[in-house]
Amino acid sequence: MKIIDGKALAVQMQADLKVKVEKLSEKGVVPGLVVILLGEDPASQVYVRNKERTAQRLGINSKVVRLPDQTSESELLALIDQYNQDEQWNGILVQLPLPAHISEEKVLLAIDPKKDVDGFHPMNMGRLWAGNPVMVPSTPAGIMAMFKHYDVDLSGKRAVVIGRSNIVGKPIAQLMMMANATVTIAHSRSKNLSELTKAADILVVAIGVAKFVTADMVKKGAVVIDVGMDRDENGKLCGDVDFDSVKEVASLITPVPGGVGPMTITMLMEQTIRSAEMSENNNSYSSNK
Ligand SMILES: Nc1nc(=O)c2c([nH]1)NC[C@@H]1CN(c3ccc(C(=O)N[C@@H](CCC(=O)O)C(=O)O)cc3)C=[N+]21
Ligand SMILES: [Mg+2]
Repeated sequence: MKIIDGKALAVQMQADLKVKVEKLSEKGVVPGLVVILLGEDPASQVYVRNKERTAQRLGINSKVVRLPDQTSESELLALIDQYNQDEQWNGILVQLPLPAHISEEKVLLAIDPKKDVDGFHPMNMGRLWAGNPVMVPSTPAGIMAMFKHYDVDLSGKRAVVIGRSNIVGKPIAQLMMMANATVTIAHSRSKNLSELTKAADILVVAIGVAKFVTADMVKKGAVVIDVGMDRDENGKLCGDVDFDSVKEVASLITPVPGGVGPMTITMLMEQTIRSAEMSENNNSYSSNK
């Protein structure tokens, strides 16, 4: 068993990103990321602070707009429009989840797809599913970067994703399919779940249930990626995977914390920088294809 050190990989990739930002800044293009956060949810506060700190460390201009929970939908939409128009900001991120009185769909549609560094706008989701990704959700992008760095070849492999969310489950399934894996998406209504997971060469878990995946559900030698950010019975941060038992079965496994989380932040920075590069190249908003 080997542990995937997401923290170390993040540090290494961020060193390269810092050089990129310096080069862009010399040309007068300073990447700018604005994060909009509604309410006081403590977990969201931590993530947003991490994003802000990392952006600043890389020389990215960053701003966090903290708004009260009761902010109206129209106020939020007006604010997004203001940042859409302002060239100084090439990345706009609205922290999810949003309060119940605000339509997530309306908010995500309001963000200029060119500035949608989360890759959650339907235009960016559609381009991903069409096989021409431009902005890719950062957690899935971070997982793919881990596969690359740790030489995990997906071609022809059986990959199982548990979780069907738009921000992790669906996009990571598509990215692995693009890398020629045979992908199954399982979820809370799937029957005989451990039958599916036991067949997986690659297992990605994103369901939000602490230590849900146990050793008996995992094939010997599997690669296990844990996207969970949960609390155990003692209130300690843990993932969706029972790390202590599953690590004895897996060939490669991500810890929580120090696995997927730091990579998520790193890929968000990378996309912010790419967005700045696109705006420099005459607003070219296109994939590499
Ligand atoms: N519009 C939007 N975009 C997001 O990308 C987004 C979001 N909303 N809402 C919430 C989720 C969650 N997310 C995390 C980012 C970093 C860590 C992270 O840094 N985790 C650290 C530990 C953090 C801690 O100590 O709590 C680690 O795993 O080592 C975790 C989770 C981004 N999200
Ligand atoms: Mg789900």
